[in-house]
Amino acid sequence: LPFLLSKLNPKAPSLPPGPSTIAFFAKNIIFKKKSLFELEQVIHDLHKTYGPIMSLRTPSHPNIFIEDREIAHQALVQLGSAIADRPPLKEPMIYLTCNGHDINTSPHGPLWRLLRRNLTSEMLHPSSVKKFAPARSWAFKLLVSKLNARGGEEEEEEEEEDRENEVIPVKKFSFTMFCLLVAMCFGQKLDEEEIEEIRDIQYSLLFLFVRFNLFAVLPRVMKVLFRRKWNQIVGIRRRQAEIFNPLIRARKERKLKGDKGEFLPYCYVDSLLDLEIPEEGGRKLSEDEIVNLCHEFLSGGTETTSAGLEWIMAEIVKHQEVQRKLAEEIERVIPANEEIKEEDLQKMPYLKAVVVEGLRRHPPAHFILPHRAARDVKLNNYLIPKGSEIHTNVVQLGWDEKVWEDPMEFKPERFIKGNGDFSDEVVDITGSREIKMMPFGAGRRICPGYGLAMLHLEYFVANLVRKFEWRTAEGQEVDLTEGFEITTVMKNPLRAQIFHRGNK
Ligand code: HEM
Repeated sequence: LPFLLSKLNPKAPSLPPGPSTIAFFAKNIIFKKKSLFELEQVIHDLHKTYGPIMSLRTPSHPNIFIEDREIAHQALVQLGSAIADRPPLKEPMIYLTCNGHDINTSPHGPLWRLLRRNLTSEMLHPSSVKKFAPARSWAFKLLVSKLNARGGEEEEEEEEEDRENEVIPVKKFSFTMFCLLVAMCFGQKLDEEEIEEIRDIQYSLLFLFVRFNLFAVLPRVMKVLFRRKWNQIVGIRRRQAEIFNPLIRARKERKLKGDKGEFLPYCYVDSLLDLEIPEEGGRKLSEDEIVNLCHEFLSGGTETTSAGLEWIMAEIVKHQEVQRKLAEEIERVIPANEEIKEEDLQKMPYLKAVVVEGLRRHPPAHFILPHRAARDVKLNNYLIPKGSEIHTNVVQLGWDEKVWEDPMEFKPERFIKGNGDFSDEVVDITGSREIKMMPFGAGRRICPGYGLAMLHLEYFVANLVRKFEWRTAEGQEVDLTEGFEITTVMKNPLRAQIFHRGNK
């Protein structure tokens, strides 16, 4: 209706301009079957014709694309709850998320607030995050043993890592990050085979999500056409529950017995077991809901952080002067032979600059998750009708030449003040004052794990640089070409030579 009214009254705000839907789908999806990654480039090119905010109508709703930091700030921060909803769920997501009983798919409302507050104020509260220090230390030791290993279980990689001191660390980064998150989730140090199985299930579900998202335009037809795939999803989720449920029950029993636990005294499952939903008569979460929330925790925090870590280490290998400065800073702050702990990281402004610059130059998510307009709103003088889906670009905002000098260069120094401190004036990574870059999104739906992600990135980068000297693999240049998996990754994974720094 608002759209029709805007057509009748020429003075009323109208939808942002955009290409013809039929031409767009025919050209890019029906005939060329472009991947999500290729579509991102198509959208970027279309912005050059239609401007920083454009629309593309699909039968059920208009899609709004934003590629401008001021408009993004208006939409995500200034308009508050108006654009903080998520698109309605379709199968198989309805089944998999227990009908939106998780943080990222639930509508902007009391349940979302409850689950999100539990993650940010209970689980990821600084006092809880401190309790996970043994898990971080264990995960780092595991990573070191994997980096040191030659020949053995990871055949594919090991075969390629035949030259002395050479490593292709990407899978080791992602496995380590996964082990750490599994420990934080279930409070236990599981053995590697068990973690591998959990990870395989997690990946299978994530890849199926991506495929189903692509075909979400006609969900009912797709559900019939892809019946076998749908059944496959149901089977995988069942297996996931078979593995997670005993871990959840073990935590419940431990709590009943008042057992403190040897490894971690607290974990995500503990916080979920305590939760009650006031809007549903104060009931507790069901086991399926807890399984789903654990799934979300593991998938939200693994591939994003490990992709970020690989990009940052790649830039460190490429820019040896950055590595030198970082190693000097670490040496100044921490006495030799001591492990770098969380509290030490705050004394390392250059480390923070390296991590933030890495996230600006290589944000693991090129778009934030789709938002939905909860009511009609005016955005940059255009009408955004209720129900529109808003897609905001992350990567182009961080590469904006109007904000960043030489945006494609990796220059951590841009965040360092004359006195050597990290400059919060250059960037507010949460985007609440203004958006200059937003690897974690901005506003109400900003990534609730951003503090943890920053901690993990700083912790692993600092410890990796302290433990090893990283150099380019012989006869190779670091190739920064992007590829797309669940996040934006290095198309040609980092290959580097590593040398122990003395006995530190
Ligand atoms: C470098 C690492 C990470 C990056 C780049 C990242 C990025 C993002 C982005 C761009 C969003 C979408 C925001 C929006 O839709 O407006 C998001 C949402 C989310 N992230 Fe992260 N994230 C990271 C790590 C984590 C971690 C460690 C966790 C949890 C342990 C996590 C959990 C979530 C959840 C639950 C949401 C949904 C929030 C909501 O809908 O309210 N993320 N993240």
